[in-house]
Amino acid sequence: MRSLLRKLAVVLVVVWLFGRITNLVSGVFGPATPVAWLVLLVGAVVVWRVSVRLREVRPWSWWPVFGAPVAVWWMLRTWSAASEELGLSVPAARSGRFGLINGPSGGLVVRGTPLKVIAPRRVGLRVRESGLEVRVRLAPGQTPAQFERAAEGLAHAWRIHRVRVEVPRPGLVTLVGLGFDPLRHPKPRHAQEIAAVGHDPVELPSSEEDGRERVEYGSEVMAPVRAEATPADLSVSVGIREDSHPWLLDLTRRPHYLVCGATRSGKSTLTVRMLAELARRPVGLVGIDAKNGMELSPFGPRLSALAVNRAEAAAAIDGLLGVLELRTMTCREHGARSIWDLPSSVRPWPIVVVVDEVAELMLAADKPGKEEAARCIQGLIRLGQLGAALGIHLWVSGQRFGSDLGPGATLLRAQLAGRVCHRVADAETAAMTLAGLPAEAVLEAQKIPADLAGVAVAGDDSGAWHLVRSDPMDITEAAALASQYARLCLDLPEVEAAVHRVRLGGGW
Ligand SMILES: Nc1ncnc2c1ncn2[C@@H]1O[C@H](COP(=O)(O)OP(=O)(O)OP(=O)(O)O)[C@@H](O)[C@H]1O
Repeated sequence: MRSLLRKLAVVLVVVWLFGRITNLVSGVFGPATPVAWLVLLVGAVVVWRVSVRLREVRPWSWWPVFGAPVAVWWMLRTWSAASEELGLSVPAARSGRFGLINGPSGGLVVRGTPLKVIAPRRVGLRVRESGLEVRVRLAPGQTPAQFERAAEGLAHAWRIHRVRVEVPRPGLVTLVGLGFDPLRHPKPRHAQEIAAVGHDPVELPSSEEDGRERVEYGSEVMAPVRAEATPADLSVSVGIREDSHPWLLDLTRRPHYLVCGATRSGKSTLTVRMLAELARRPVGLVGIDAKNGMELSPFGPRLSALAVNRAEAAAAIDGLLGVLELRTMTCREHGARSIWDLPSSVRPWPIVVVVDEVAELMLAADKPGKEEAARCIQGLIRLGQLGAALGIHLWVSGQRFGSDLGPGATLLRAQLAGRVCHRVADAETAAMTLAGLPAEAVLEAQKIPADLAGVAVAGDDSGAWHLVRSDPMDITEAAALASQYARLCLDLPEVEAAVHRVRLGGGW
C-alpha cells in the first residue's frame, strides 16, 4: 500500500513538473513554443549521443558528468530491493512478533505482526574519479563475506562495472564501485606523472672514467661516485591498478617476482616496462633469456651480462652466486645485515636478474641438459634465499609454472613472494602462481579476456591482490633508453667472464 502511494506521489510530481516547464517554455517563447520544444528534443538527443560516445572513448571524462549521477540514482533506487534479494537485509528489531493461539473453533491461529526486513544502513556516499564508494554499517551478526558474495549483484543493480568490498574498520564495510573498466580504457598517463610516482633518473657519468668506477673488485666493493643507490631505486611504477592507483613494484618489500601468462598475454611488455624504469637508476641488470636472447637483447647495452641458453644461464647464475659471496663478506666485515646497512662508500648497487621463460631452463631431455637445469634451479633458489638482503633480486617469468617443471619449481616459487598472473592457458598455472592468495584472485586470473593483453592479477604473500595493467612500451623506445643509459651498466666481471667462457666453448 505504502509503495503504491509512493508511486502515485512520484507520478503527481512528474506531471506537476511537466506542467511548470510547459508554462515556462510557452511564457518565454510565446508563439515559437513548438520550435523551442523541437530544439529541446534535439538537444536532449545530442546530449544522449555525446554521453554514449564519451563513454566509449573517454570513460574517465564520461563518469563524473553522466555516469556518476545515474549510478547514484540506481544505487538509491535499488538499495532496499537488491539488499533483500541478495540476502543482505536483516529483520527489523521490533517485527515478527507472532505466536500461535487456539482459535475459536479449536484450530490454531497466527497472531501478531508479520516479519519485516530492513536494508543495511548506509552511512556514507562518495563519488570518486572512476567510481563511487558506499559505506555501510554492518548489522549485528553480519560479515563482510556476505557483501563480497553480493558484490556482483550490486554491480548489476547499480549498472556499473564492478563492486569490491573493503573493510575500513570492524563493523563497517565500504562498497567500492567502479563506474567503468579502467584497465580496458586506461587513462593516458603523462610520462611526468609516471616519473613522479617513481624516482628521478640518475645523472649520467660525464666521462668513460666515471663509468669505470662502478666495478666490483673482490670483497672491495667500489660504489659509484655520482650515483649512490638507495632502496627507493627499487620501487617502480609499471602500470595502473583497477582502482586507478599506480601499480608499484617495490623490490624492497617483495624482493623477488614470479610473472606468468599464456603466450601474447603481456609478460614481455611488463618486463620491458620494468627494465626501462630500472635502466635509468643505479641498479645492475642481468638477463637470462634461454630463447636465444630474443626478448632481452634490445637491453644488451645496459645489461651487465646476457645469457642466451641454458649452459650460459648456469654459468651466469654461478657468477651471481660468486657476487653473493663477495657481498656477504663485505657485510660481515662491516657488521651489516644487508647492503642497505653498509656505509655508502662501500655499498654496492642492487642487481635485478631477469629470467625470461623459466621453463626453458628447467626442462631438459639429455643428461648434460638435466645437469645444467638442476644447476640453474638450485642456483636460483639460493639467490632467492639469500639475495634479498644482499641486493640481488629475481624477476622470473614464464608461460607455464607447474609441478611438472620438477621438484625445484615449488621451492623456487616459495622464494618469489611477488606474483603476477596474466591470462593463463591452464588452471594449474594460475593456482600455482597465485598460491597463498584468496580463491577469488585465482578465479579472476582465469577470467581475464584474451583481448586484454597486459591485464593481470598482481598479489603477494600477504594475501593482498589487485587487477592491474602494465603501461605498454614500444621495444624500440626501450632499446633507445637502454643505449642512452648504457654507461650505468654495472660491471660484474665474475658473471660476464663466466658467460663468455661458455660462449667461447669452455665449460662452467
Ligand atoms: N599493457 C598492455 N597494453 C596494451 N597492449 C599490450 C599490453 N601488454 C601487451 N600488449 C600487447 O599484447 C601483445 C603481446 O604482448 P607480449 O609480447 O608482451 O606477450 P607475451 O606474454 O610476452 O607473449 P610471448 O609469451 O609470446 O612472448 C603485444 O602486441 C603487446 O603490444
